[in-house]
Amino acid sequence: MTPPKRFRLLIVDDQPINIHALHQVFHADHEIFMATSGRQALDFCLGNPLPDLILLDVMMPDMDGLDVCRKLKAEPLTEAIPIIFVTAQTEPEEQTAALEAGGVDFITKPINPAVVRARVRTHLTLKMQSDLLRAQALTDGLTGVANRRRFDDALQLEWRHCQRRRSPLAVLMIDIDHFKLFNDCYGHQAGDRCLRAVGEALQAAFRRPYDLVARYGGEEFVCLMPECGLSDARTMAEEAVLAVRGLAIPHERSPTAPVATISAGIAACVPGEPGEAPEHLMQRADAALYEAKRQGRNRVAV
Ligand SMILES: Nc1nc2c(ncn2[C@@H]2O[C@H](COP(=O)(O)OP(=O)(O)OP(=O)(O)O)[C@@H](O)[C@H]2O)c(=O)[nH]1
Repeated sequence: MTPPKRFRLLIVDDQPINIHALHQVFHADHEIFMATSGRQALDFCLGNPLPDLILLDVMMPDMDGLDVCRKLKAEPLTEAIPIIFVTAQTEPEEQTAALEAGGVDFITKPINPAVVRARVRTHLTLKMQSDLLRAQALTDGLTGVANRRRFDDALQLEWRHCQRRRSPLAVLMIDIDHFKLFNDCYGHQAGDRCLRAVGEALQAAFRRPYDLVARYGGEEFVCLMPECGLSDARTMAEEAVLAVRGLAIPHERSPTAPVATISAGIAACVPGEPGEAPEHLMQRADAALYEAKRQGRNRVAV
């Protein structure tokens, strides 16, 4: 597989002349970013779209490259970025230390442009392949929305983020109404098409960048909404109920409506407040969904 044209490469070195040498090798093919200290490199990764690969000097005054690498590997957000050490050290112990810190490779200074280019190309190709596999492992095969595993990971992550920021986190549990009757009436393949259409409608309804729609299992979907309190979540859920109804997918045997509908249960909390835990939030959303069903379906309940 040949990597597509332009990747984002971050070059980290305290000596501008070394940055310049690498810039010369890559600037025509890739988008180049530069940092002259470990701190700058970490800040870049936190404040910008992530680089696809980092070329990292080992010896730097404020924080050495090994420390920078360990920090990036310890963060879930940055752990998958391949880091190639660029080092003047050729001792086996130093090279081993670089690999043990989490580097994928090292190249020695002074750099040989052909060697650097070949190694970077290899690691970008591997990165592309592993990104693809990771994306597939976290996507629901039928509907194309996130799968349960991705949702579970995101819930833990967003719980911690909202806890740090003392901001609310909302969860919606969503279930297609009388879906057994739908399958019985129109067949399983039509049921699958209905699931895909509902997945797409939900994805379109929850469009803030941090909202995550996932298939929770069977005919159940879930939506995670960071920085969102109960009343905003309710508004969004009501829009989603209308959006699915607006798809106008015929469901002639539904006692609720002549078209496919959904019910949604909402729960929200500020993570970190006494007695709160991700499992409790999910249980409350599930109980609210049960309540929406009990009240007649095609609606939202809290
Ligand atoms: N076509 C299709 N059907 C599925 C899939 N996963 C689960 N189902 C069906 O979804 C139906 C869920 O039925 P129930 O849990 O009884 O609930 P319901 O009929 O939706 O009724 P309420 O939830 O009470 O409104 C079952 O018939 C499952 O076979 C799937 O991937 N494709």
